[in-house]
Amino acid sequence: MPDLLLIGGATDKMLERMADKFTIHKLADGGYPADKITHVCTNGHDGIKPDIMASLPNLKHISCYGVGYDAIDTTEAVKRGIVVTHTPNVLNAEVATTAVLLMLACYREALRDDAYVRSGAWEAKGNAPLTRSADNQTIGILGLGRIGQAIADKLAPWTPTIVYHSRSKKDVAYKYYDDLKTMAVDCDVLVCITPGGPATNKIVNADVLAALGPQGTLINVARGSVVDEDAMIAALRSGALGWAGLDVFAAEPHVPQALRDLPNTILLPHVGSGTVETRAAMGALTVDNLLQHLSDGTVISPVPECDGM
Ligand SMILES: NC(=O)C1=CN([C@@H]2O[C@H](COP(=O)(O)OP(=O)(O)OC[C@H]3O[C@@H](n4cnc5c(N)ncnc54)[C@H](O)[C@@H]3O)[C@@H](O)[C@H]2O)C=CC1
Ligand SMILES: O=CC(=O)O
Repeated sequence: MPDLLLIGGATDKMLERMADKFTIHKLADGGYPADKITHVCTNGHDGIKPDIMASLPNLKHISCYGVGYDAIDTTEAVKRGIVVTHTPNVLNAEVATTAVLLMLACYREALRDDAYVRSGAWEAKGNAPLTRSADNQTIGILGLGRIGQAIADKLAPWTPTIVYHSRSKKDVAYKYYDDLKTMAVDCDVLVCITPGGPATNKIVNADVLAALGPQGTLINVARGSVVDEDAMIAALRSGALGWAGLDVFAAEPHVPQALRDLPNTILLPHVGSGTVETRAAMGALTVDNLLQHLSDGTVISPVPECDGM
């Protein structure tokens, strides 16, 4: 059987299906037969380190259990004729739910009020302070791609005005801004859902956060690298930015203590797609790509850089 290197975790179902066709070597277990590895299964967070990729001379396919692939060097992969696949679309609705959840939790102060009940403050002090309505807000989507559109769709019951900033104008009815800071001035909420990597590194900087303002809410379900984390902490501390709902961080799983101490944040441990149902769909596509590549050399969902290889 061909040899597969598993980087990071996989569900039992994925392991069962992969073990049927491959000899699996887990990176976490230590040594692997570098010359024999033809396939890698990894995830968007771990990707594949350059030294590991360089150590695999016969690598043909990297299957990523996730849609974001900024931790995989696709330029090097293409140069070496290695096809990279990922899991687009099957997680759109789930990640959109996470973004909406974070936004609503910020607006309605869900954690503060939960603590109010648990601590006995309700009984001792009376009714909790009022919160803000999430209805009729202007919501700027940074990165109106597959998930960005799903977020816009899922927000419809709150009757928002959706606007967006992406690399290019799209054929949609929402207002397009070619400048992120200008969009932030006009928004109540900024939702980040671009890919990570050099092109988006810290594009949400101190100026953009200041433009979003003291009544503004930042939602980041993209990558921690998209937001200048230090600038965000400073803005949340000073009140220059109102609230932040975050699923992703600059150096996961580390989350700065300063961020954990702030009352105006909701913090999730990168669980945008983390439900049993959605991970099952992502796992199925991850393994389907591997098995199809093994059987006829083609794949179902290549990353754009590898399309047509
Ligand atoms: N929090 C989580 O668990 C998850 C996070 N993600 C993140 O969401 C990202 C987006 O996923 P999809 O919607 O499937 O990708 P997509 O490729 O369909 O959409 C990305 C959008 O970002 C825009 N974009 C790219 N570079 C940009 C730039 N420099 N400035 C402005 N806009 C830019 C593109 O034009 C496109 O509209 C993933 O790459 C991943 O980083 C995805 C799934 C789960
Ligand atoms: O962050 C998760 C992904 O699928 O990308």
